[in-house]
Amino acid sequence: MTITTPSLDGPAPDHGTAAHAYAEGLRAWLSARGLDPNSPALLDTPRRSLAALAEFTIGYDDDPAVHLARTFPVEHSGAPILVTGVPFTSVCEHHLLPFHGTAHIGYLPAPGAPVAGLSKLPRVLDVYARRLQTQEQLTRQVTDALDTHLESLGAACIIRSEHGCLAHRGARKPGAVMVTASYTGVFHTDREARHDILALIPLGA
Ligand SMILES: Nc1nc2c(ncn2[C@@H]2O[C@H](COP(=O)(O)OP(=O)(O)OP(=O)(O)O)[C@@H](O)[C@H]2O)c(=O)[nH]1
Ligand SMILES: [Zn+2]
Repeated sequence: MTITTPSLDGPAPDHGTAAHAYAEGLRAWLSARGLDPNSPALLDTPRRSLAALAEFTIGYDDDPAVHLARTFPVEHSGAPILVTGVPFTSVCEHHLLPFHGTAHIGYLPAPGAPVAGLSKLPRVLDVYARRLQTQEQLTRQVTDALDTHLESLGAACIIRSEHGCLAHRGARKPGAVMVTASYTGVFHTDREARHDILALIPLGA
């Protein structure tokens, strides 16, 4: 089989052309694997597979700035604001297999600064989770977005997740959990501030 690498200088293939090539490639692979791509069970599989990939990567069409533009003048205590246990699904960029878990996301608004709506932190998570990812990058992108778009003194994101590529193939370690953290601003520089925000996360979450 000849694999042609798209030229970096040439025009990007449009989605219709790429979708057709993907479907044809998958059909060819099914045939090579001894399966019948025209069987009723597999006929629609290339289309479904591509639709799933499109859904997994919809975050490239979204922007955290849009979600964090709407803020509210709330009197706050000067303590961090945190959403814990936010479920998410993402896709590892190495194998295109899902990883899923929970995130704890928080920030410390500057004194007198408006705050983001509660739902916006999970929305920012999804903007990045719905892209091809590594967990480290996802964790960092969430705190960077909060720093960039909110008047915050610091942000924190802790993610625990199970990777399909680790659980179901390769090393095959179902139940193994990857834990990543990103701390910016005061949570990066001040041990006590980091301790305070971590203390708000329920034990074992
Ligand atoms: N650091 C990090 N690694 C990841 C993440 N998702 C998947 N990986 C790892 O990416 C690596 C890719 O390694 P390769 O040796 O190129 O691929 P592979 O032969 O399929 O590796 P195995 O998974 O060990 O079979 C693997 O070790 C995965 O566990 C992630 O979010 N962060
Ligand atoms: Zn992977």
